[in-house]
Amino acid sequence: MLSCVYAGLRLGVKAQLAGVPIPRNNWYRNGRDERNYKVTVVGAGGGIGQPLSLLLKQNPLIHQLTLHDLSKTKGVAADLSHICTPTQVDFFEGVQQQALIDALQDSHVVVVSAGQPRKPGMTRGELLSTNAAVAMAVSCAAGISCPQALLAFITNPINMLVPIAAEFLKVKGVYDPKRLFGITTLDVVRAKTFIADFMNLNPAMVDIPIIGGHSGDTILPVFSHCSPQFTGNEEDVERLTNRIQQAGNEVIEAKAGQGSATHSMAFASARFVNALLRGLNNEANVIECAYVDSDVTELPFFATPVLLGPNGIKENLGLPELNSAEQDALERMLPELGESIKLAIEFAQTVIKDSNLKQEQEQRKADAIGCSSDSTQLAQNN
Ligand SMILES: NC(=O)C1=CN([C@@H]2O[C@H](COP(=O)(O)OP(=O)(O)OC[C@H]3O[C@@H](n4cnc5c(N)ncnc54)[C@H](O)[C@@H]3O)[C@@H](O)[C@H]2O)C=CC1
Ligand SMILES: O=C([O-])CC(=O)C(=O)O
Repeated sequence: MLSCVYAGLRLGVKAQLAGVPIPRNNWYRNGRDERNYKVTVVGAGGGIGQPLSLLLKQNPLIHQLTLHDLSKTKGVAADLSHICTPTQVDFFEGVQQQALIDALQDSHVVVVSAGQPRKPGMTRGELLSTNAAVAMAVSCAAGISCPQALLAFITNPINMLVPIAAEFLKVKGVYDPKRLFGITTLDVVRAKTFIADFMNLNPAMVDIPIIGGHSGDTILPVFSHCSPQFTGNEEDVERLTNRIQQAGNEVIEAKAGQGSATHSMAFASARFVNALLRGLNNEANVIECAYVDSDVTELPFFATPVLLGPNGIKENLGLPELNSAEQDALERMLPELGESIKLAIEFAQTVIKDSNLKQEQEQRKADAIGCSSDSTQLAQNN
């Protein structure tokens, strides 16, 4: 530690002697002060959660990394806490909602990978019955512990869980459409990789917007906006589009019943969380594709490139101009995606109606207009 201090001071003196003014304590600021944010990973003991937490432990913007899962986070946290970066790690575990409420307390970003992955032959939609509970639990806990947090879902089915989370956040009275995200970055990461392979480039050089949602045909890579310009023909576009859309199955089949993509998703979600933090930090031009509350199509949720800022989404950059094949693909996907969103919202509203959450919402509305709880009850009875 002391040697670092001396090295920093020596560097400072050297730079000043060379006429380059560097602020006092610059080395310290770079090493510590930038770590301003608390990030909580829900599902941190899982296949994605563990490598994601490892990557986040190395993020210079995070001062507090909190791990939550039903079990296993004590061990993961002990393990990660030995890594020599300044990010502090703590953990919460257990099935009680209180453990989640405590974990989320004052988080700036909550990233959710809790829930079951697909097995071979399953669709993402088939995960709804098990994983909807995660969206509900996290949204309700966030409403209590960190209503201002940016909430980013990894858990499938993304196309449905994000609208479900929105419904529960609304009931809690804390829904801000600019702060809720479905992470579709893995589609972009895959597209960059497959296109770079085809064009013999470094994947870091490739960029391509991916719009729609996160399953099958709802994943639409916009090749006409690929940078650098895509050099293949129409058949190449069709083949690579199909590979990007089915890439989740490629991994599931290779893992033969042992889960779905984990390491690539950890990479993709760490990149997305970093983008959220850079936005919070007011960095300019932070743009990622994500599945968000949207009015760029007739559907209430849709993935497009979004500009990130200190309050989440600064601007939805909307649909890139599409060529006729892309426009056809968009029109083909809209009914499927629309149906998933509709089912998800109906599902959430049924759960809300059958629970005491509805009463809580009515009470909040009544409080807001100054009614007493007795009069609310009376109104409900009538
Ligand atoms: N958005 C995307 O691009 C991708 C999404 N996924 C999805 O991510 C999810 C997680 O995948 P894996 O990490 O491979 O699964 P996993 O089964 O390895 O880990 C899931 C973890 O969630 C925990 N968990 C379950 N219910 C919980 C709850 N209520 N509260 C806290 N923790 C809970 C489990 O204990 C487990 O540790 C799946 O739904 C999968 O389909 C996977 C890859 C890509
Ligand atoms: O395929 C799955 O179920 C996991 C996933 O979303 C992906 O790998 O894109």
